[in-house]
Amino acid sequence: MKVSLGNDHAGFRMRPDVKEILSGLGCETIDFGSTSEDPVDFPDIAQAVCNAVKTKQATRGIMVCGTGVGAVIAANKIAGIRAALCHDVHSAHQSVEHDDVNVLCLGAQIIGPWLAKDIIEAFIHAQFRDEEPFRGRVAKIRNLERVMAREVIDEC
Ligand SMILES: O=C(CO)[C@H](O)[C@H](O)[C@H](O)COP(=O)(O)O
Repeated sequence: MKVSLGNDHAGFRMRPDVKEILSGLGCETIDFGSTSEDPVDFPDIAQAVCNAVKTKQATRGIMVCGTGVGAVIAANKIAGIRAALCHDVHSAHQSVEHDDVNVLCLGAQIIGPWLAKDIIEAFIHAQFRDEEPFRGRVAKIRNLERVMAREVIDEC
């Protein structure tokens, strides 16, 4: 599986762990940085990570910031992205199985590398249950995106 990967300065410390975990799972990573602790803005990195998923260059994305909160807010603004902030294993797989989540957000200031490994493994191995009621709910999420996009166009 191809996974787009990004972190801001606060997520930088977890970056080598995430890359090693993904490599151990046989995933190819498309790396959008950041490659240092110099301050960067997480929305910029999240946009790059999510755009790779949206355009199908990557199947899934992982975005690491300090708490994961900013990353998940930014990622969910992008059409076609269903991002989840998961700091437990159950959410990591159920978010894919039920909600077809395609971007995992993590907080490097909140969890350590061992839990991150279990979470990433659960996220990568999980598959969407393309059946009712999940299919219909995801369709309704997609419909919300269309409604919101129309509202933006109407405002212009
Ligand atoms: O967690 C984050 C956003 O939810 C970011 O990664 C930053 O850690 C947070 O915004 C704090 O910013 P700072 O520039 O590191 O003070």
